[in-house]
Amino acid sequence: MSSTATTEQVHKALATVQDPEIHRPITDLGMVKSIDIADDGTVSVGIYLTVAGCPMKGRIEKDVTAAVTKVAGVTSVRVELDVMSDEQRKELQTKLRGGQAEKEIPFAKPNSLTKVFAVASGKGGVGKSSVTVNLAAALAAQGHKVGVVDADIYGHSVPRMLGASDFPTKVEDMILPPTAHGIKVISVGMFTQGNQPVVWRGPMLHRALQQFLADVFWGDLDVLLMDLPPGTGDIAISTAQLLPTAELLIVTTPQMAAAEVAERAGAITAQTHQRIAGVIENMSYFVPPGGGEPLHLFGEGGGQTVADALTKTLGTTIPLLGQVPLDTRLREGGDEGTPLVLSDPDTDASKVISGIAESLVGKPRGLAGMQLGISPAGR
Ligand SMILES: Nc1ncnc2c1ncn2[C@@H]1O[C@H](COP(=O)(O)OP(=O)(O)OP(=O)(O)O)[C@@H](O)[C@H]1O
Repeated sequence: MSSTATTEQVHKALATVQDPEIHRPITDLGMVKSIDIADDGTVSVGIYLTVAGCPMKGRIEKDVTAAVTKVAGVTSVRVELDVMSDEQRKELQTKLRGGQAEKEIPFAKPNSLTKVFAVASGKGGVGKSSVTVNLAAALAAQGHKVGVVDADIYGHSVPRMLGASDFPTKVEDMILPPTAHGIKVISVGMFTQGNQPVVWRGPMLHRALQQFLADVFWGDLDVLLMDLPPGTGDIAISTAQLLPTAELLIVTTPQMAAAEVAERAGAITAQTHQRIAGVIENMSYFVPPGGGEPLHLFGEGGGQTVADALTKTLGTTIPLLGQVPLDTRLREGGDEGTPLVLSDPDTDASKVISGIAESLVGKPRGLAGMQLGISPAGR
């Protein structure tokens, strides 16, 4: 004799089970995969977990069993767990967000034509932000559409260096970035009161970066530069996750102590599988006013050392893209909000930076030199 229990009754019973984290019936969340009722009253219920290794799986199993056991005619309950596919998980997220799909990061799409460079350094104070804004200005002057994300959460100085004093405008759920010298700029500093330090950590930093990239209306950019905080922290890892095709630019000084730290910042790409576009040595030398022999105030060779060491570690050629001299006007330009490459394009520092800008964007993005995200089995 077949069981008196029906699929409808079992489904109704399952509707009383809530996902312990989302607090909605599992039937609403697309978590019920299958219901099979055998003649002897054994009910097999297939359940999709949202993620593999879901910490709540024991609880879900127990609740499902308890609910279905109550249905008349059910003699025993078997719960078979499965895991949602990426597609199903996306559907669920959309549903939870009231039908709105998570905004995509335009630069992360495979057909994106925007070249993304993340500017990184080992130590603070090596001129990473100064190089970023001057590169951005040089690229804009060369006719490219350029955006800058100031992701240096702790030392955000890009808006000041570019003279971007306006705040972003919010239209619906879109953020319109202010523009300075034709460059679109967004910075964490634009979302904090006054000059308060930001004490966000891991997940919040990741969220902020995701927002900067997805919610900000960048339009069609040729190049996006990201000024990362010094070191190999959370933002560097988030960048790798959110924008796997972003290429790293490593800024260092000629000093060996700085070079060692820069090398570590670069070597992280062995794990994140990002490509390094090259090394930029800043504060390389100083030509005294009136001319004369260049003075190597911070030593010599740091940039080349980093490039050579990374070439060896990563097994792919990492070039030294240029050596930017010390120039007091470069600092003054930063303080005044007009990058030196714009106010004085013929000075040595400007010429080196403009040359680097040309070399970066002239190059088509290809697979050459790109590390593929594979590692030997068993590791
Ligand atoms: N080539 C240069 N010539 C003269 N001054 C420079 C040069 N590069 C940077 N500076 C100055 O050095 C200081 C540090 O530069 P900057 O803020 O760009 O470094 P940073 O690496 O971004 O630092 P942090 O990561 O701590 O924000 C600034 O005052 C800047 O104006």
